[in-house]
Amino acid sequence: MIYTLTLNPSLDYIVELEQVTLGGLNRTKKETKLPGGKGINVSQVLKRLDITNKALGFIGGFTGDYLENYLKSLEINTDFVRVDGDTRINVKVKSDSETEINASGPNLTKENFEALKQKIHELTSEDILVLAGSIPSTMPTNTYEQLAEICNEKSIKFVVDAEGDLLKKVIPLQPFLIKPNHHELGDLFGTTLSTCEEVIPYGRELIKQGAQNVIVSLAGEGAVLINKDKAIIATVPKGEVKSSVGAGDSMVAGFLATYEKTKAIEEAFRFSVASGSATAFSIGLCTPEKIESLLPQVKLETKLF
Ligand SMILES: Nc1ncnc2c1ncn2[C@@H]1O[C@H](COP(=O)(O)OP(=O)(O)O)[C@@H](O)[C@H]1O
Ligand SMILES: O=P(O)(O)OC[C@H]1O[C@](O)(COP(=O)(O)O)[C@@H](O)[C@@H]1O
Repeated sequence: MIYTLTLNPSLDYIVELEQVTLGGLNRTKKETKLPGGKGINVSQVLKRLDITNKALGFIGGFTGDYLENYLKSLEINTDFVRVDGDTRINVKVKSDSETEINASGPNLTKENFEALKQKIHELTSEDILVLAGSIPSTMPTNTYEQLAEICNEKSIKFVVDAEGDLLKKVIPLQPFLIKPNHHELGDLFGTTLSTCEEVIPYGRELIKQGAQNVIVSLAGEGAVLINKDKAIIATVPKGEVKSSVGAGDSMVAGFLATYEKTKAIEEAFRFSVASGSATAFSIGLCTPEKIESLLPQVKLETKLF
């Protein structure tokens, strides 16, 4: 089964307004509350694609209750560790451009982390674990490495969607898949990347360091999958971006959903890109119908190494 792990889930509060006046009073045109956090988004998209999965992580307080009840109402399996503080609220401001304010999250104790590790120990080699998003600031910086080590001891395939040091440190532990966007990949190497061709050598470097598959998304500019044998460049569908929140998470879910069914990397990548765009073209996450309608627009070009 696929398990998602969201150490720092959120209630995403999306406000839409014509324009933002910094330092002044702004009134919204529309607001939406949605459960968020990268693993939780992956779980929701997997469920929409009919893939049984379970959401793990930390939740707490009234926002945590909201999140758990919301996921239960969608019939998504959950097994969260309850913590004392409130699950964070992330503010997404949508006007002529998108601005995100992600909170740092509640305080966690050693006991909370031990309880979570215990749950990971129960997974088996038949399972896939998705480690996704930031970690609360009170958690050790080697948190993902510790969890990846448990995965390796138990031959559990794991996927990482995180940025900066969290991602960098876990690559030598051979994640099955990582999904940086082009900014996150550039940051890892202290450079700026803007085209599919440009990201390939950097993706190959991450393969050399241990990652098995790297998907680099470049928003509307395309996406690239790199592994030891090849790079596959994908075009992305054209359409009106309504909110790209969760687009990256949808790519991870779309990839895993197809990979679980077919074990075919190319098909999984094509579906992944269509899933990302289907979310970008929606407020909220993609639907299977929207993904299917965009699939014909995703063209792949393979370069063998
Ligand atoms: N302007 C866009 N047009 C079409 N698809 C988009 C656009 N922006 C994002 N997407 C889709 O969402 C995916 C992830 O977007 P991106 O912004 O690169 O990732 P992240 O959400 O992780 O930062 C892209 O690969 C693409 O499929
Ligand atoms: O854990 P982080 O890095 O703060 O990110 C959390 C945010 O990421 C999201 O899961 C969206 O992620 P993407 O836009 O990268 O797909 C939001 O729902 C949430 O607010």
